[in-house]
Amino acid sequence: MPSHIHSTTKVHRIALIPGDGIGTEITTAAVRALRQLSATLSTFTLDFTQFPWSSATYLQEGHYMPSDGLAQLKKFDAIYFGAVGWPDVPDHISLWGLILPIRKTLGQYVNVRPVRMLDGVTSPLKGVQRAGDLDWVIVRENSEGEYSGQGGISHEDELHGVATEVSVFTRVGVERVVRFAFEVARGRPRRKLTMVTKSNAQRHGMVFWDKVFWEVAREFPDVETDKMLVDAMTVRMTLDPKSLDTIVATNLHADILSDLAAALAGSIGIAPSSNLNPERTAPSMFEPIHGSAPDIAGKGVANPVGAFWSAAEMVRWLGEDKAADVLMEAVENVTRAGVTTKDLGGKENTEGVTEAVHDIYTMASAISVPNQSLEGNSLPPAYILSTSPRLSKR
Ligand SMILES: NC(=O)C1=CN([C@@H]2O[C@H](COP(=O)(O)OP(=O)(O)OC[C@H]3O[C@@H](n4cnc5c(N)ncnc54)[C@H](O)[C@@H]3O)[C@@H](O)[C@H]2O)C=CC1
Ligand SMILES: CC(=O)C(=O)O
Ligand SMILES: [K+]
Ligand SMILES: [Mn+2]
Repeated sequence: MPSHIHSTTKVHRIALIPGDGIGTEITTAAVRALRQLSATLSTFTLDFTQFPWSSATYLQEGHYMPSDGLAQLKKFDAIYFGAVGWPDVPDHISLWGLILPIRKTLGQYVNVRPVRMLDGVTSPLKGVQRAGDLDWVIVRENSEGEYSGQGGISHEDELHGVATEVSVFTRVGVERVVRFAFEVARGRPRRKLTMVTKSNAQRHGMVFWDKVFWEVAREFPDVETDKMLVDAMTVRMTLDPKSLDTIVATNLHADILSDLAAALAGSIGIAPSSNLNPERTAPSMFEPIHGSAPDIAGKGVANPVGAFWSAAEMVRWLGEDKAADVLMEAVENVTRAGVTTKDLGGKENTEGVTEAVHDIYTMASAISVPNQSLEGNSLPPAYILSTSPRLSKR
């Protein structure tokens, strides 16, 4: 072994699934940023294995993943995912062929979606300018609810065709995500959790969801709680964003609210998502919240910020807190300097933003060396921010 490689350097094995459309573009950007990150810090290495599972694979071979695909993924420490879905395959086939089986089979029952105002980013909302004005963590139930897969279609081409899509709420399923959300809320300064529901119109599953929430709430007397019907929640998010902190919602509700949240914080292109297996019995999966964006795919203009933030969440989950902080510090210095893609009002492409993050790394390593001057750099000095909650590591 060469003497400069410390024998205890940790190696994290990462499965890469770029998928379709801009999923491949932002995964390339994220891998570049991650390689630069581990090279800058030299405290760990990332060993990437790429899987070509995509809609093109499906059209050629009849499947997204091979039959042992999930078994292959279980051997990794984490999964980095781009996006899946392309206009030549029905969207329910692509989702149920790749991402949903991974989430469900690998026990990734929570999907954590933080969103906040990054420095330099403009919100479409009046009065929302800095992190404190909009700083939320949406905890999405990721295994059941409206995406349980229960239901069916009968005699669909007949006049009396019928289809059902059954929402499933189990005590185990609700309790575990609610408890996780309380722990996230407890780990943040405001200790505040808002539960989203629709238990006025949906009188079984949602009423049960509420009941289990209030049961679990008794274990967390130090966390302030409130309840919002999902329709009114969209209004509160828009008109009173400061009043919210941690949010727990069902699979469908949080799917919708998190796209809205990202847009309110500047763009769908900035928001990350962590599909977590909290017990760590299988790898967790990290991806930006957005999809494959066929409308901009192939142009090299996708915003890579959500992909970088997801990469930061991944290394944090792997125990590399310093690396996560350094990466987010770099990203936020870049947004702060106005080096952004069109969706954020900037002029850069994916490559330009990725390059700018690379430049910050160079600066970040310079900062750690005493007496080295940063004068003459056009970008503002790096600073450390806590960009995401310390998720409970049980
Ligand atoms: N987790 C996943 O893999 C997801 C997959 N999908 C799939 O993606 C496909 C497209 O779905 P859409 O509804 O169009 O949602 P989308 O999130 O792909 O795109 C919605 C809009 O946001 C823009 N956008 C998204 N990401 C962006 C980025 N990084 N930078 C700049 N602009 C960005 C797109 O150009 C588009 O105008 C569908 O097949 C859908 O099923 C959708 C959401 C999540
Ligand atoms: C599929 C999708 O829209 C999501 O996971 O956010
Ligand atoms: K995605
Ligand atoms: Mn979504």
